[in-house]
Amino acid sequence: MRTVTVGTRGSTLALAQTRWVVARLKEEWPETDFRIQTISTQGDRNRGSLEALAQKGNRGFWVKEIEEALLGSRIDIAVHSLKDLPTEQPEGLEVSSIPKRVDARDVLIGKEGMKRLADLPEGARVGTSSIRRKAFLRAFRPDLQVIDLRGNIDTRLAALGTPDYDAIILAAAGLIRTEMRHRIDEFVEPDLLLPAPGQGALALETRADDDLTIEVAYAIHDHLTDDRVTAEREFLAGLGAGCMAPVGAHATVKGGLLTLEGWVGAVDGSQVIRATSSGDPAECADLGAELAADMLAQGAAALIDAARP
Ligand SMILES: NCc1[nH]cc(CCC(=O)O)c1CC(=O)O
Repeated sequence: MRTVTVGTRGSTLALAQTRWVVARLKEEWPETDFRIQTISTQGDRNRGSLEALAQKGNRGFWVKEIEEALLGSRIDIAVHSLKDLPTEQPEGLEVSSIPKRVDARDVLIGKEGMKRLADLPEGARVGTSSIRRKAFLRAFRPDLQVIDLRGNIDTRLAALGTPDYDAIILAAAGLIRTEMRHRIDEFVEPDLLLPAPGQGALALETRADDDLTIEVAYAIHDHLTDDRVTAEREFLAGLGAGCMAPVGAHATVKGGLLTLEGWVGAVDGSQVIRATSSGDPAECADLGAELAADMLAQGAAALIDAARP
């Protein structure tokens, strides 16, 4: 029996999504033995100094050690949240499969009477760790107090049990994958708040020359998800931005037409730029690049630069 070792971070979410991937792979390859190997990353060890490390130009805080394990053949497939994975892969590695996206949206969870974003009272304290969500909240509801909230899903949900936060915003996908969908109070629609590029999707990364494993991984590839997230990530790359930028993007495909919406905001909420491009899904990468060029022409670079840590 062939053995494929699948590597991931050890957080509840990382393990839940990796178990899901392995179950899907096992359906396609019942004769193959899949093993899960957890790997600790800088992001797991240094939560407090995220900014400091990002400043040093660290490649993907959450992915470096996992990619080293891949390159060293200690694992064969790495499972990442696509939104945390930098848009370029290192020499020798590639994203060889993108499974079907769960839900791209952000959600709100609040205390009693704080269960809808539009109904939050003046001064309500909203917790989030993301620059994109902070920029959006400051633009949309300057009267709210946006309070920093880092940590894994459990930590963030626990914060709601303290007096410091009235509501929190996080990704639907993380809650759905960890069987906490019932905690969601409101799905925030993308026409209001655009999710992070790639949010809700996973990426299976392999060695670029490992044809056998690539074939295994590709069995759970989803073309529609790939077209959508490719448009979103090319947009992000075209802006010269990464996962810690005040950038949102969301692509949908309807009636054979891919529509990509993009958003860039000032961290203080003083300005937002939003634009759309649409066309043939086969041109998804170009649509992302075009939208980035359009938004750079409208001044997006200044907003992204101002938000760099
Ligand atoms: N940056 C942390 C992170 N990376 C992926 C997810 C959620 C799952 C996903 O978007 O696929 C989260 C948590 C969050 O943003 O609430």
